[in-house]
Amino acid sequence: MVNASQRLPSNGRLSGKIYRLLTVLVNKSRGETKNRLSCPLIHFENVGLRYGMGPEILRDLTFDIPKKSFQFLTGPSGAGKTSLLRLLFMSLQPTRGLIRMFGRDISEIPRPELPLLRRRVGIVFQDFRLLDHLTTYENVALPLRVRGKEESSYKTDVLELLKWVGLGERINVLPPVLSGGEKQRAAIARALMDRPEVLLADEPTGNVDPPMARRLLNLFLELNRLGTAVVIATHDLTLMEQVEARRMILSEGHLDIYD
Ligand SMILES: Nc1ncnc2c1ncn2[C@@H]1O[C@H](COP(=O)(O)OP(=O)(O)OP(=O)(O)O)[C@@H](O)[C@H]1O
Repeated sequence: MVNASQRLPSNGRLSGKIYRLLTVLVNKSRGETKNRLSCPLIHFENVGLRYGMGPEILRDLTFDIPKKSFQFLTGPSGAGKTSLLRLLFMSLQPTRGLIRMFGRDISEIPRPELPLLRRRVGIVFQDFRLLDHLTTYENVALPLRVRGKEESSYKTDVLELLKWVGLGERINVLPPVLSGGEKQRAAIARALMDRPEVLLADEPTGNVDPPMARRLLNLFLELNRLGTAVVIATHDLTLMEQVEARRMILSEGHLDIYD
């Protein structure tokens, strides 16, 4: 078992090129946060969530996501993992309680500012959310293009990352032609490209075979080792057994944390 705070064993090491790429991505975002207070990246206090008039599906959640932490979020189907990730991504507002993102109470953040804050959070949705009219390469490069970056400043990095997640031969293909596992890897590459301080991933290994799951886990671990906080929602016990990391377990609306 790998401790999330340790280096990977030699058989799981990333290649020099991908290591350099991750280092560059993380260092770029670190520069922006260097002077921030040492408060947790995310703080939840007595948070509750219900959809419409339905029952409360998340109750009294109080926890922190510390900087540079690595955690699995697990629990039975329907326990609320995706809903909790959506709260963490600020795409849902809690019904009650306090959420602080990067030190700011999200209920006080003007709506137009939310997209800027979301750029600091990378997310891999369960349904991938790739744009069907853009190629794999264009989908992964999109966050950088939206920021107005010159293609020459990122092209090599995007191609290298795509190669590393096994999509080197699929760069010019449109998402409808990709398999579920390929779409998932493209979605992961896109989330990493956005230089997140926190990475949220919903069942990121749900559609890939065990060797690719291990490879993706190594990518998340290395990104975390370089300073990104990682939250992986999963049912995959085999995946969780490979890393000695914090477990956040949702059950019947409540959250238990095992450090
Ligand atoms: N948009 C919605 N409107 C109403 N109810 C919802 C909505 N999204 C989720 N729910 C309900 O909230 C509960 C938690 O769902 P959620 O998808 O967060 O669980 P989950 O743990 O991610 O499930 P799974 O492991 O099956 O993906 C479920 O009872 C679900 O039916």
